Amino acid sequence: MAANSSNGEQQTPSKPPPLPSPLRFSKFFQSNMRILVTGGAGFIGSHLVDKLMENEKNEVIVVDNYFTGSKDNLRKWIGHPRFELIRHDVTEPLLVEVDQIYHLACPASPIFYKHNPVKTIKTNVIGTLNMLGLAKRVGARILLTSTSEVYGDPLIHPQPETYWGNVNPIGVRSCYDEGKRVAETLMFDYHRQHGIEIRIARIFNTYGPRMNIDDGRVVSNFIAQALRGEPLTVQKPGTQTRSFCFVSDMVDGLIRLMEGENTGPINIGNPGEFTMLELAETVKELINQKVEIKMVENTPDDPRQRKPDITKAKELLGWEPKVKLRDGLPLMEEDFRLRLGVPKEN
Ligand SMILES: NC(=O)c1ccc[n+]([C@@H]2O[C@H](COP(=O)([O-])OP(=O)(O)OC[C@H]3O[C@@H](n4cnc5c(N)ncnc54)[C@H](O)[C@@H]3O)[C@@H](O)[C@H]2O)c1
Ligand SMILES: O=c1ccn([C@@H]2O[C@H](COP(=O)(O)OP(=O)(O)O[C@H]3OC[C@@H](O)[C@H](O)[C@H]3O)[C@@H](O)[C@H]2O)c(=O)[nH]1
Repeated sequence: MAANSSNGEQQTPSKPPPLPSPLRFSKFFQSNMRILVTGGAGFIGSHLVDKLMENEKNEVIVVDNYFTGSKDNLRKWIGHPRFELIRHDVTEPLLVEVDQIYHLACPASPIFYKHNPVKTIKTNVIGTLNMLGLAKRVGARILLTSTSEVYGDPLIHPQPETYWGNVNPIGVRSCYDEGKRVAETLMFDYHRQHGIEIRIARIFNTYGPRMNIDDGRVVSNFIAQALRGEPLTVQKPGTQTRSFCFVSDMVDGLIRLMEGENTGPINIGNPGEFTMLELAETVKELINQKVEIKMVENTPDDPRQRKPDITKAKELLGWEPKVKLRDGLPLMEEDFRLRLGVPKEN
């Protein structure tokens, strides 16, 4: 099937999509859609699984190596007849029969993706190749969660999908941003060469309940610090910006992209843009006015600005975010209070 890219171009594959596996028609358990979520034990993945499981016609298989994810995020589904959890590393081939693949497996926090950069590249490149090979064998549609980091330290602001980015190919972030760029390339090559049905989401900074408390990303850091009564660590200069999307909006956007007719890449994010100092002030005001804000050293190649142009998501998916930062932060605070055992003072 010819699908439209986010630029409106017709991306005609040279072959029709592969036929679905005959096994699909002889299943004992007759669900309408069998969906694989790689990285489904992680932050966004587990919220996506919750949403997919709400539909009684879906059967969901999660594969995860638990590097940054946890079974705990999926505890309510373990043992459910429409749910299956497999410990598996996507750098190894996987044999399952599925109709759709949401391919999320990859550490997302800079601290974790820089921890073993070679493994991060393998996850993005070999992992995506394996999932594309699976999609080809069984005729599944596959969605890749790419990232705003493909725009690097952007020279165009806000970032439209047509922007090719400003990425350092040999820096400490390259394992992730170049890894995702290759993953996008592989997706389009499999689409053009083998007729695979692809979807690419470029996700911008997402936050919400279930983020690892010591994940290292800025929103989880600031909320945990505010609740522990520790200084909020703003990395210099503090004027760098990010645009934060609440996780329920993100999941809604990903499902719309998967179900729609456009390959993408499509930016999915909230255009509300904040400096890190503004974010710290907001967390302080909402959660703990007694904490101080402390300026600390930054890491190399930190993008100075980031904001999605979501015109395409609006036009092609009928999607736009609903949850404002000031409404999303208290929802995350509630979850962090429970997990840290810090009750709210009246
Ligand atoms: N959260 C964001 O702000 C954001 C922004 C842009 C893109 N993304 C992308 O969205 C996806 C999910 O991000 P997240 O925030 O939920 O991160 P996360 O770290 O919470 O989840 C990633 C999951 O993938 C698993 N994983 C990692 N390597 C794996 C491997 N080799 N094999 C199998 N499983 C593996 C982890 O254990 C974890 O459960 C990632 O692909 C990330 O690059 C996230
Ligand atoms: O404690 C902190 C942590 C981070 N920061 C700053 O906050 C900003 C955001 O940093 P984060 O680590 O949360 O995330 P980044 O925006 O660098 O990367 C993120 O964006 C794109 C995704 O693909 C990545 O998965 C995600 O982690 C940076 O400017 C960083 O310097 C702080 O000021 N204090």
